[in-house]
Amino acid sequence: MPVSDHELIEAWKEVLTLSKLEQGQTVTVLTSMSTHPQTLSTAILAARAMGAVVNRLDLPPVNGEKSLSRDSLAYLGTTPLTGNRAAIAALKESDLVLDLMTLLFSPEQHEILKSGTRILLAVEPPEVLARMVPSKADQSRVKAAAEKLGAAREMHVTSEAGTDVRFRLGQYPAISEYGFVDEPGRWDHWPSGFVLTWANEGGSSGTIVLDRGDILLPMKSYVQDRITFTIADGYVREIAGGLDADILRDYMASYNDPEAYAMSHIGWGLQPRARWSTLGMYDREATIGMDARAFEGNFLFSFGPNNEAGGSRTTACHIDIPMRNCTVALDGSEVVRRGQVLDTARERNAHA
Ligand SMILES: O=c1ccc(O)c[nH]1
Repeated sequence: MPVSDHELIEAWKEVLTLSKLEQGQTVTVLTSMSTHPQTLSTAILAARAMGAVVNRLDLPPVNGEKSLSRDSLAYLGTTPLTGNRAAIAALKESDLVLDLMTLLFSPEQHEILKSGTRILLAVEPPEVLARMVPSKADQSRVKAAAEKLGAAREMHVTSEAGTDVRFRLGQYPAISEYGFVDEPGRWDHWPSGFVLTWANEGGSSGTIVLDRGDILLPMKSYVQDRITFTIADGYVREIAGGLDADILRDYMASYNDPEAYAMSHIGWGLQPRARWSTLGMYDREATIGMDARAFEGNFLFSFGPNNEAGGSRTTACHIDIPMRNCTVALDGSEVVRRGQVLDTARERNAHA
C-alpha cells in the first residue's frame, strides 16, 4: 500500500527536526524530472510548517543519452549543477538543501558543503523513506562503528564462499551515513544506516567471491551464480563466473575507463529496518536499492570513484555490491561475523 501524505509529512518533520532545521532558515528543495511528486509536496509542506523559507530549484536531467541506466547513482561525475554558477550560488546561500535529484559523487556537492550548507539526499520511494525514518539510535550506532573504522589500519573480509581480501586503511576518513544532517557542512542520505571508508590507494588485494543472493547495483539483481573478483594493488584485475559475471563485465566495459575497475568504498550495514529481501519487491527503476546498501550485517564494497572521500578519481562508473554472510575484521578484531553485527548494546547507544 502507498504511504499517506500525512505519514510522509510527519516523517519529513522528524528528519528535519533531527537535522536541526530552525524557524527562518532557508531550505532549497533540489528537483529534476525523476523527483517523486509526493516526496516533493510533503517536503515543502513539512519545511513550511516548521517556519522555514522554502525554495524549489528544478534542473533539467543530464547524461540520459550516455547512461545505460536511469538510476541516479549509475552514471556519475557531471550533474545538472556542473558549470551552473547561478544554481550553485542559490544552494550555497541555503542553510539546508533537500536533494531530491542526486548530487552524490559530484564536485559541486563538496563546493556547496564547504560553504556550511547541509545537504540531505532523499530519492527512495515514499514508502521506503517512511519505513526508515532515521533516529538518534541509528546515529549513535553508526558513529560508534565509524570511530572503530577510522582508527583501523587494516580491514580483512572473509566468507565461507571463499572471500579473503585485505584493505589497508588510514589514507581516507571513515564516513557515517545515518540519515540526517545535524551539523553545518554535513551531507547524509535518508534512508541509510551504514559506515564506509576507502582503502589506501593501491592498498586492496585478495579475492572476493559473490555468493548466490548477493546483490549487484545498479543492476538491482540477486546474483544467481558465484562471481570471483581478483583484486590486486587497488583494482579488480579479473571478474570470473557465469552469466552474472558476463553482464557485469559488459556493463563496466561500456564506460571504456580503466578507473572504473578501482576499488571504491568499503564498509558494513547497520540498519535493522532495511531488509535484504526488499529488492525483489520493487520495480527496478522505482528504487536505487538503499535497503540492499544498509541491511544489518552486510559487507558493502564498490568499484569506481573516490572523490567522496577527497580522492581525485571521478570515473562515471559506480558499482555497489552488498554481500551477505561475510566476516569483517578490523586489525584482527571482528565487527561482523558471518553477516551478524557484533557491536554491543552500549555501543549502539554510545552517542544517545
Ligand atoms: O548513500 C550512498 C549511496 C550510494 C553509495 O555508493 C554510497 N552511499
